[in-house]
Amino acid sequence: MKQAREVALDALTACERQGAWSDGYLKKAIGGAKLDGRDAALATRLCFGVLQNRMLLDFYLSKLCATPLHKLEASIRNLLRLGAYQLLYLNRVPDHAAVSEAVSLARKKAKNPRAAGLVNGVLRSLIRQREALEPPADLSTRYSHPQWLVDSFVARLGREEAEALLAADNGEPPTCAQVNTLKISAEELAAMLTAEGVAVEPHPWLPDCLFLNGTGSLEHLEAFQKGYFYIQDAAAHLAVLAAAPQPGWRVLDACAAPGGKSFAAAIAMENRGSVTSCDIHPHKLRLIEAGYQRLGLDIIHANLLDGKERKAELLNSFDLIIADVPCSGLGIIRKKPDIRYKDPEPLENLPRVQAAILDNVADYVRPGGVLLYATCTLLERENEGVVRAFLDKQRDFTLEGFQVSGPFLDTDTGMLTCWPHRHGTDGFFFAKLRRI
Ligand SMILES: C[S@@+](CC[C@H](N)C(=O)[O-])C[C@H]1O[C@@H](n2cnc3c(N)ncnc32)[C@H](O)[C@@H]1O
Repeated sequence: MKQAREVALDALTACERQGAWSDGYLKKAIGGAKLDGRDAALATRLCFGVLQNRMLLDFYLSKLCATPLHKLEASIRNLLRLGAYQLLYLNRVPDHAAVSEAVSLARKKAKNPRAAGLVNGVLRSLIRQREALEPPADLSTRYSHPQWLVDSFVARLGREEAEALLAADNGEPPTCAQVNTLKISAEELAAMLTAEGVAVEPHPWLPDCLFLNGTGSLEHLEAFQKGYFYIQDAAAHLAVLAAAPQPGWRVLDACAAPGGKSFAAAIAMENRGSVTSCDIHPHKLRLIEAGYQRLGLDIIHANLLDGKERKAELLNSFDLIIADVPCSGLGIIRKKPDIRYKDPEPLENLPRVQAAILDNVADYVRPGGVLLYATCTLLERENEGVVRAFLDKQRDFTLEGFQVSGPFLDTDTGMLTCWPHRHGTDGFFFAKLRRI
């Protein structure tokens, strides 16, 4: 049976070779290897830690390894990164354990019989030279973000603040539980989770939201099974609160899977009215269904729909349309650390897709109704750029300011960006538009 380090190594190699997503691959691999809670947490930390620091680790390793890293077998390259990450960042792992486990994995994984010796030599040199290592001055290598993304953050925030964002991107995101207030209060849920051994803290500024620690697998918690909460970042929840859905409203969530915004809307509506939760992928509708059934939100119905395709029967019929469009995801690097390494070229077409969905679903809003546009990215061209282009064309919509709890000063413009380094949230953007 595989141990934590081998699971992490296989996930890193799969990400590099097959373009797999680390979080999805890890979840399956952890289940397949039947790792217990502690080992599952170690495998995740090792895999995410390497991805968060991959460029920096390569910078150090390339000074110690005679063979260029790109010429090594993928599993050996990742084994060196895994070993170096433990030696440089994980105080709780003794040096000898990090090295000896890497060497025995090299024997198991490598085609080249000399690989184990190479791994042993490089990691031992790293231990000897660790104290003298100088981090590189350039932000891209230092924080392991590609140069194009660093340039975009620096252009927007300046070097100092961009550096704070890059550091926050490499932090560990909190597990953020939204309370299903139709079933339980935040205080009662906190007491129940504490009794189940979970460390619980109220969110600093979002009501009915709890930070959880030490949950193990959520599915095993009684409070989860009973539908007392669901997982959603504070910023994503805030977007729905800004739209202020009311009991009895007709809501269409155009890009809904796995369903977080629909759940937030149905809870705010006290489970009265209707929420039509659409997605273009049939298999994702199952996620929405499983979620609303668990939470007991029976005003939600899942529907297969392409948000770009015009449906005459939907025109002018909804009080609120949520357009949480597909995006580059560069606001959730904390949760998907490998997203930064994906090819940026296909991302350039996203504003066109986003605009096509927004333009189309806007016509489903009744006069006087609300259109909420949202993304989990921090690129202006997918955020303010799409909204401005939309407003240039659609003269019967206007941005509308809103009031939400939290440390936000600029909500009267109707557009808000939440930032990991400023607000402790995912990077998230939303705009509230009113149809005149
Ligand atoms: C950002 S995610 C939505 C997250 C969701 N709103 C939530 O809060 O849990 C975007 C979703 O849009 C779906 N999608 C992509 N293109 C679409 C289209 N043309 N029409 C409808 N859904 C689409 C994707 O399958 C994905 O589930």
